[in-house]
Formats: sequence, structure tokens, C-alpha cells
Amino acid sequence: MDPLIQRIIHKSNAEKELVLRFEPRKKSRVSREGEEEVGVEEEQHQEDIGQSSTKDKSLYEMGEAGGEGSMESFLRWAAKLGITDLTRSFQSQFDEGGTCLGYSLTISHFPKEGGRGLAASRHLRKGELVLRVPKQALITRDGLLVKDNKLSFAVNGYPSLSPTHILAVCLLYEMGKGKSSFWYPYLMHLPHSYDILATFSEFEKQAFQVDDAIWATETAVAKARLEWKEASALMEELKLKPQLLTFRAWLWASATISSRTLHIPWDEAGCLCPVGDLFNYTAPGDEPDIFENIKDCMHSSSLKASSLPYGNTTGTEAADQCEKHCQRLIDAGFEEDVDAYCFYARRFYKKGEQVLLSYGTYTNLELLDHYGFLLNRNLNDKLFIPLEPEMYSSSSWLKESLYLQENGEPSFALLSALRLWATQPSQRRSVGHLAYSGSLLSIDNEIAVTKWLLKKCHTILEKLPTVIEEDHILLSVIDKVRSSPSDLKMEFSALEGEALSFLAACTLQKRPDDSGKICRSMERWVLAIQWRLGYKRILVDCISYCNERMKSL
Ligand SMILES: C[S@@+](CC[C@H](N)C(=O)[O-])C[C@H]1O[C@@H](n2cnc3c(N)ncnc32)[C@H](O)[C@@H]1O
Repeated sequence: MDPLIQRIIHKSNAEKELVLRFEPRKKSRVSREGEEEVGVEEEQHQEDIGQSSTKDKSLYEMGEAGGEGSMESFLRWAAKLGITDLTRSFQSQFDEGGTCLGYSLTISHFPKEGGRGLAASRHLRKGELVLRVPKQALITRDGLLVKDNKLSFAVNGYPSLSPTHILAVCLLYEMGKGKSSFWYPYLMHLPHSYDILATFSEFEKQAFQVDDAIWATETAVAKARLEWKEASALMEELKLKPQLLTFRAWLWASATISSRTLHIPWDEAGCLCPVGDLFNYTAPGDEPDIFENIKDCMHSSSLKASSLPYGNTTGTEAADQCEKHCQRLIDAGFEEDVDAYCFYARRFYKKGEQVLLSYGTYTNLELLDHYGFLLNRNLNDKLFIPLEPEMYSSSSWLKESLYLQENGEPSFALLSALRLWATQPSQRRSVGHLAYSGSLLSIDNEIAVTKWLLKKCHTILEKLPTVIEEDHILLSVIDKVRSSPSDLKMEFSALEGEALSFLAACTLQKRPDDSGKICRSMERWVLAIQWRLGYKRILVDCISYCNERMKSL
């Protein structure tokens, strides 16, 4: 058998095992067996990483995973720091010798929604406090610098480095300490690799097919390289291990910061928040009407405390919490009065459901850039179609407001700008107030605008190298290959173009540690195909919208 395929099969089996071993973690969070299972999983993971790349191996070796590295012991360590999912401030899970979760939340696995995440361990009311992480448990730039004279002395010599880059250096420096780092129990549970845009290879980048996305990827890679070079002198002065000085290590640190830090008012670099960074993402805007939210919240806060498993939150306390949260209308933030990061349920959650957090409003490309994932349906997605220069200049709308929405309809500003552009220049001034208020200017004008949009969408779609159906076929073949890697060559060879390019890229990379790389490359390839599918779907929806519009005019 081809050695390349052999290695991929090995990798794939290891991954299957990982998943199987992961399962019990959900149930055995507080059992000794669970602890052992997770310990085994860590070893398995170590082996995977060891095979996947030299850089990953090194980063992981710094972790020197051992028995005490289980998720169970991490959660006990977190409880010692005062991290808690209990609702009352004077309660401490540490005093009870327990882990920091179990009352409101539990760690679970959600294959389609972010993998490892937090599930409701009981029914949660909207607006309810579900997790509190005290300030001393937050990993901040200042906190790391204050505790290490050598680090802070060295950093002082590089005033031009931004706070975020300094935090990245501090993170790598902390990783270099291995077990002697105070944060070791947290660091060893960080992901070992990421799929943010800056990690995309040439092949993966081209798989986006669309100039905007290709350009965004090139920018992300170039920016990361530049930042790495800028920080290199400091890292060398700190005598980081050679494997921590590499670009891949830098990418790992930047991706950790980009995808996991939370906003804090005193440092623009943000903070890493143990346990709090296990919440997966949901887009804002998918929740019901704001007044409904408040009504629901007030209603749910009147639930009797006795209906809760521990019965230790009074109805008034819960109502207060909910009322406070409804006024804030955010689901997480640092709160000065309790000196802690506080997380609230953004809606009602049934026991076992994944509790999600909104990190902000992002398009799918932005999600890929910052977090390395995208949503199948993202209400905040946008498609910027190329416009004629005159379309920008004939109105005062900002460029960023001129796009197709996720449902294929033009944004308010785009429609208004197109209506003005389709008006005789001499008449634009007189109809401007109508266009800016969103009014239709005339039937002829509307037909011209709709026809232009229709043609534009068709042209863009025709210029793309593949159609939606081909992308779906490709995705299903990749899916098949993931579950049966021995078919990789056969399946991809049967397809043309892109699949063959993937095989060629794999062959180019062929080195003893390549199997992990190939699997991860396939994951990023899938992300790029999913992204371009979303892009094409918006164009197709816009065509339907235009056709309907034409019929109604
Ligand atoms: C703050 S972490 C959340 C916890 C993370 N799943 C973990 O295991 O550590 C953010 C990362 O989780 C993943 N993620 C979060 N929400 C997701 C979602 N809705 N779909 C897919 N991946 C998601 C992405 O990899 C993202 O970079």
C-alpha cells in the first residue's frame, strides 16, 4: 500500500479512537474512571501531535502531559482559583473539594457546533449567571509580566510591539516553562492547532475561488509573518526554545489569542479566561425580539428556587440577576463590582443543550479569519459584489454598507446606491431624499437596477471555476475519504482539477510526519469549499430575489 495512504489510515484510526475515548468524558466528569479515560486520551493526543508535525510535537512536549493533566484535575485546579458555576458569591466549590463545574454547566462534545463546549447541566433561565471567573484567574499581559522580572525587563526594551503581540510572546514564554508554569493545567488543554486564515496554505487559499477571500487570506498570512519577524528579536532575547521561535509556533500563539481572548477594559490585548473560553459561538441576531427577551426573562426569573436542583438561589436573587442582565443585554463581561468575568445564559437552555456565547457580529470570512470556523447559516454574512466606480461616487453611502445580505437581498444602502446610480446625474440631487429614505424612484429605475443586479450575479457565478453541485460532490467525496482514507487516491483521482491538485500538494509535502498535516489540510480545504458554497448560495438567492422583483414590477 502507498506509504502516504498508510500513514493517513493510521492517523485516521487514531482520531477515531480519540473520539471514542472522548465520549465517556461527558458522563464521567466526576468519576475516577472518567479521569483515567481522559488521561489516556491525552496520551493518544500526544501521539497524534507527535506524528503530525515537528512544531506541534514540540509545543506539546512542552506540556509534558501526564496523569494529572486530565480535564477533571483541570476543573479542580480552576475551582481552587475561585472559578465557579455556582450562582452565589460566597459559595465555593473548592471548599467542597469539587471541580468548578457541575451545578450549571458541564463539559461536553458537540461535533457540529464547535467540538468541546459547555452544556447546561440543568435547565437554565435566560439571563441567569452561569459562570464566574475571578480576576486572579484571568491570564493577562500585566499579570504575566508582573510575575516574571526577566520577562518584563525584556519586554520593556520593545515599546513598539503592540499589546497583542506582547501577549503572544508571553504565552509562548509561559509554554516554554512547561510544568513549572503556574498556568500549566490551563495551557495543556489549549488546542494544538488552528484553522484561522493565516494558517491556510497556497492550495487551501485558492480553494476559496473568490478574490475577496483569497486576498483576505494573503493579507492574514503576510500580517502574521510580519508580526512574527517583529517579535522575533524579543523572543530570541528571552531564549525561547528553538521550536517556540518558529513561524508555526507564532501562528499557534496568535491564533490562541485571536480565537480565545475576551475583552477587558484595561488591556486591548484582552485576557485568556480558563473555563470561560470553553463556550462555543452563536451569532447575535438569532435571538427573539428584544422586548420578548425582557418579558421572558422577567417571567422566568419568577420561577421558584425550589425548582432548582440545589435550591440555593432565591427567586428574588434570580430575578435581580435577570433584570440586571436584561438591562446589560450582553452575555459576558468583566464586572468591577464582583471583580470577575461573568457569563450569563443568553436564552433559556434545556438540560444537556449546548450553552453558547456571542463573541460578536461576524461574516463567515471574518469568523474564519479570527476563529477558524464558519457557520452553515450566518445571518450576519455579507457578499460584496464588485461595483462600478460611479456606483460608489453617485451616493454618499460607505463602501462597507454596499453588499448582498445573507438571504440574497441587497442591503438597504446598496439598493439605494443602485437606484441613484441608475438615475440621470442631473436628477440625482432632486430624488436623493427619496433614495436615501429607501423609496422606489420609478418603475423604470427599479427595472434597470434589478436587471443590473441579475446580470452581475450571473456573471460572477459563471466566472467561478465550479458550480454548487460540483462543490457538493467534492464535499461528499472528502467526507467519504475522511472515513475511509485508504480510498484517498482512488476517490480524488476519479475527480478532476481541484482534487488532483490536492493530491499533488500532498505528494509535494510527503515527509514522515505528513499524515496529520494532510488531514488538517483537508479540514481547511473543506472550510474553503463551505465558504464558497455560502457565497454562491447568496448569489443564487439574489437571482431568485431579482426574478421575483421583475415579476412584481
Ligand atoms: C473560545 S473557543 C471555544 C471552545 C473550543 N471549542 C475548545 O474546545 O476549546 C473558540 C473556538 O471554538 C471553535 N468554535 C466555537 N464556536 C463554534 C461553532 N459554532 N462552530 C464551529 N466551531 C466553533 C472554533 O475553533 C473557535 O476558534
